Amino acid sequence: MSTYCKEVRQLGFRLYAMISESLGLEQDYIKKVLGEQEQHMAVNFYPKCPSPELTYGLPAHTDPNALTILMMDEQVAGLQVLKEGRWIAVNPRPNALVINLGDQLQALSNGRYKSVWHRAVVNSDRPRMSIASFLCPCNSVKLGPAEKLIGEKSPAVYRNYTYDEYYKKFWSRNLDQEHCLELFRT
Ligand SMILES: O=C(O)CCC(=O)C(=O)O
Ligand SMILES: [Fe+2]
Repeated sequence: MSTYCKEVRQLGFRLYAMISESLGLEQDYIKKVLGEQEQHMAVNFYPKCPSPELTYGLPAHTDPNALTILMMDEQVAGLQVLKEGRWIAVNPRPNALVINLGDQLQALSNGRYKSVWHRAVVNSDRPRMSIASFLCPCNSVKLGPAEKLIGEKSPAVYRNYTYDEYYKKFWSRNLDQEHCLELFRT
């Protein structure tokens, strides 16, 4: 377990470097700006459900953190993402991890990257498990769009805030309400 946590963290840092570059930022920009990172893990267990159409394993949400690395049950599907107004199943593949961009990368990229809406459905035949590793910014760092991505033609879409402020706001609402970042628009 501890090896997995360390490896996942390194994978996250490699992805940060690539995402930074893709935005025209210094390679170490995202890692630096997020500060001393916290890392949380959730082991989600979804029991089988006699009436799966009446409920969700997890209601629709975006992840409030920066990047989520998800290890999914290889036998049982359940994750869905919202694409162009439709829910699409993300079916498991052997030895594959699912990467979700969270709200902080949407904010940092000034909206160029989107934090995807996703949910988990249940089924009546089989229970399901997933293991989510959440890479989170340091609570006290100042977050918001990267300076370099703000200009006359692309004004800042979001204001600056601390992760502490964001996280409290995120959990003060229902998960499937409007995108939490909407509350941080300039
Ligand atoms: O179980 C899944 O596939 C999704 C889990 C998830 O979205 C989460 O833990 O935030
Ligand atoms: Fe999630």
